[in-house]
Amino acid sequence: MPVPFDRLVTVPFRRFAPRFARDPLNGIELVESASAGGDIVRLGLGPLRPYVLSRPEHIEHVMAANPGNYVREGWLWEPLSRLVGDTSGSDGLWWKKREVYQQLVNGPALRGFADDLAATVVGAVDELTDRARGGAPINASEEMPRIVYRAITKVLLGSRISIPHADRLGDALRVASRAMQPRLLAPFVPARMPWPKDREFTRALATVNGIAYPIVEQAQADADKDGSPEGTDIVSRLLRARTDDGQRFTRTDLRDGMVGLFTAGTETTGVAMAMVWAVLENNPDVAARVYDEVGRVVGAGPVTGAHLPELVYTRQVALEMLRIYPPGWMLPRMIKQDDVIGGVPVKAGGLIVLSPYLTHRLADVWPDPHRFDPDRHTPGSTVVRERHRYAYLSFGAGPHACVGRQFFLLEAVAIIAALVSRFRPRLAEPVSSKPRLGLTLGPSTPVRLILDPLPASA
Ligand code: HEM
Repeated sequence: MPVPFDRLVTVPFRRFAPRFARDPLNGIELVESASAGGDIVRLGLGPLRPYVLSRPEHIEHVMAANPGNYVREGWLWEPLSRLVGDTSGSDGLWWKKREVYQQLVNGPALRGFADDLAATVVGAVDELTDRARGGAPINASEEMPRIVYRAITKVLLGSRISIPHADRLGDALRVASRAMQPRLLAPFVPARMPWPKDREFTRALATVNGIAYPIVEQAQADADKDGSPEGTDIVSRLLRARTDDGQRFTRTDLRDGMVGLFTAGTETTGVAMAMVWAVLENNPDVAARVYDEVGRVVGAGPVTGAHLPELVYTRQVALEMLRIYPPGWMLPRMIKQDDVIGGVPVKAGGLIVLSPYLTHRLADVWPDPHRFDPDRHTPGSTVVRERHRYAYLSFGAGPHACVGRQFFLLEAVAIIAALVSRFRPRLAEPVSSKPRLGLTLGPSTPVRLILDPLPASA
């Protein structure tokens, strides 16, 4: 039954703002009930009064049919651009960077480094073994991001960064992302006005720059000495790239390109890989199928790149995880010119918020939406073929869609398989199924895991 789209529901400031400020999830749940299955919601949030969209038809309109009218400026993007440089794409440089990113983390290049990725993950899991000995719980909320930094650093930066520096860079990016949260909760506060955690953010930014600029400068110096850099890492690729009018990227562009890719690829993946263990514990039937698949494909291990494409069900688990808990739970866009979405007029200068979190909970799009069911993603199945193209929004859509989707799936499967081929992870204490919403969506409390060794690796 199609739902009528031409309705606008308004949630006033006094109802929304206090709940959102206290607990963003609580605010979003209010929107979920107000939107009653997909109406456009106008939020009372100070002068901004954003429109919240969740229906796939509306997402398609904004992200794919008319993306030039909905730009990445303002809320979220302003504080984020202090960390990663311009994200709007308005100066054209972003598109060149995106092209370079795609060459690095997609297609043939991706297949080329699957073995390296798997070996790095296995090495990082080995390090966990000592910490988990004798049943001591490990903090997956800290350890999973660390594994992710290692994997992404190895593949994206190769030998340009040492492991201790990669760990420090990852930690600083995490602190910077968390320090942005108060600004996200108060989008009407101008950037020039001091706000809580600004100092923490500035300190973390200084650490990021203290690591990133020397890497870029060294790469530039090597290139000046040896001509065009041969490396396949992100800095070498950006150094070789030329803009459409033949210009090289500046030192700042190179820094932004490297930090931007690292940021996009780590925070999202880190929280997802912490959350997955809570989800598996709460869904023992799913966990049993994952154990079975990993046992059949990988055996006692170690996991290699060749195993990863065969772990089809484990990949579906990763996709379903991101449906229920999409780390990028809101994607804001600024409206350039007046438009009409689903019969609702929207004004230039206004703010649109697309919410994968809400889209993934629409019952007519995702039947029984709260049920964790990886079979929703079975390749080639009728449900997948018949689903609206813009129903699954975890990786965004349109010209700014995530370039790291395939990379993430490879990495997530490698991490799950590396752990499950050696251990039966279980939670040291329960983790709420209600997530925490910040810059990304993640577990509301630290996920502490006990790693019971399987007999072969005991
Ligand atoms: C759980 C894993 C991930 C999730 C949920 C995720 C989600 C997203 C989303 C929703 C967007 C679109 C943002 C928008 O439309 O405004 C995006 C963009 C992006 N992602 Fe991911 N991502 C993930 C992993 C990765 C990884 C591993 C990489 C890199 C290796 C990566 C690199 C990027 C980049 C560079 C963009 C910007 C694309 C552009 O603006 O043109 N992501 N991601």
